[in-house]
Amino acid sequence: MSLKCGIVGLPNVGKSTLFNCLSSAKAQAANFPFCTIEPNVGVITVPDERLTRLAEIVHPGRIVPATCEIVDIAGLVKGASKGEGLGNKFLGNIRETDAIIHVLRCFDDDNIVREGGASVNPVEDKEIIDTELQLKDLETIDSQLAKQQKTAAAGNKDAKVAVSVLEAYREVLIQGKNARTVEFDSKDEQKFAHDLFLLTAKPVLYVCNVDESSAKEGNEYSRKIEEIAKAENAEMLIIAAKTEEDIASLETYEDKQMFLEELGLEESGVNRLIKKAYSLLNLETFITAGEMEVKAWTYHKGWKAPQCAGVIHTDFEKGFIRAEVIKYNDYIQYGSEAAVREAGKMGIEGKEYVVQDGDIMHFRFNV
Ligand SMILES: Nc1ncnc2c1ncn2[C@@H]1O[C@H](COP(=O)(O)OP(=O)(O)OP(=O)(O)O)[C@@H](O)[C@H]1O
Ligand SMILES: [Mg+2]
Repeated sequence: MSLKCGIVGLPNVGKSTLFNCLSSAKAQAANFPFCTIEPNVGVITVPDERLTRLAEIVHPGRIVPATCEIVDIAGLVKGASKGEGLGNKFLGNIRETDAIIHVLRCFDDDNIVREGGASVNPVEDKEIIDTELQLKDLETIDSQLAKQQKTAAAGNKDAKVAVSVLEAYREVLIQGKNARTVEFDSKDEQKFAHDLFLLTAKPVLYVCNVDESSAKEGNEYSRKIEEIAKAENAEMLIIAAKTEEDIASLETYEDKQMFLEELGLEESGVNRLIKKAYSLLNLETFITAGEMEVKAWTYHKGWKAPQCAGVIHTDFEKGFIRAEVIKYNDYIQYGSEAAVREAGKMGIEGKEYVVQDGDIMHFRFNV
């Protein structure tokens, strides 16, 4: 299970710049609109210092962090859903992502043109993008609604579920609201809703791309977005993407930390973004630690031990007997698995155990 995020925004707002500091697969970022034509897909590793500290104890053959896939697409413009610009073609590329990263230009620079030539206005930018995504969703809905209505009228139960979902979505979308504002009670509705892969139903993280001097506190632009995000119950993050790109190009960890400190930041934008994306999607990490590898595994918050075992292998879930669980802090404190055992700190857990973030898991199973 790997997290997938799609980056959206108007042209020239810094999407590729952000992508570049996230990903090792470098996208071309430049000062002209539609610089990105083909979507860039990058795989980034999820930063987790717990892995490093465990590796110092276990000395494994390798460390395997969790990964996250990021898709950088062409800038969207007004009319994108109707085929204007280049973005429309690529909306499909973000259809199957788990979350949307919506980049907003919150920096002044006369040399970098804003789409349409007007002055910087992230609030308006956000509305333009929202509208295009909503129109695209309406298109998805309208391509199915009439047919489902017909089938439902003939008494088909599944089609009735489909119609109730499609109509509920349609109603909010034509009011200019996002599909994510709708919630469904029944499992059947939730399933059908999920499988529509509507763009505005995905969780969103707003990234305010600010100038270097606003990296810590944000600026007037980002404060406006902050208000809107709050009202929407959405998450937002302030990142000086251009500066972060410079930081990412530095060789050593120490140099990077020094640069961050100068900006008044404790953690790079990449780290903050990934952490936010994880919490946004209710994802957590459990760890397996052995001689061969120390490895991070992603699971959904609230999952029980057998389900988490299934992330590693379906046989682990099917033949689940029990899990031996060490809390991260105990592992570090006692310094070895044996010492943890001796201290009586290893948990022997059954099928009902709810796995916690950072748990070091060892599954017992038979096939
Ligand atoms: N925070 C920032 N401050 C100043 N300049 C920035 C900042 N972020 C990005 N830029 C600059 O803005 C320009 C556009 O950036 P970028 O190519 O990343 O945009 P984009 O959103 O990917 O555009 P497109 O949709 O055309 O692909 C680049 O010259 C980049 O260096
Ligand atoms: Mg780009």
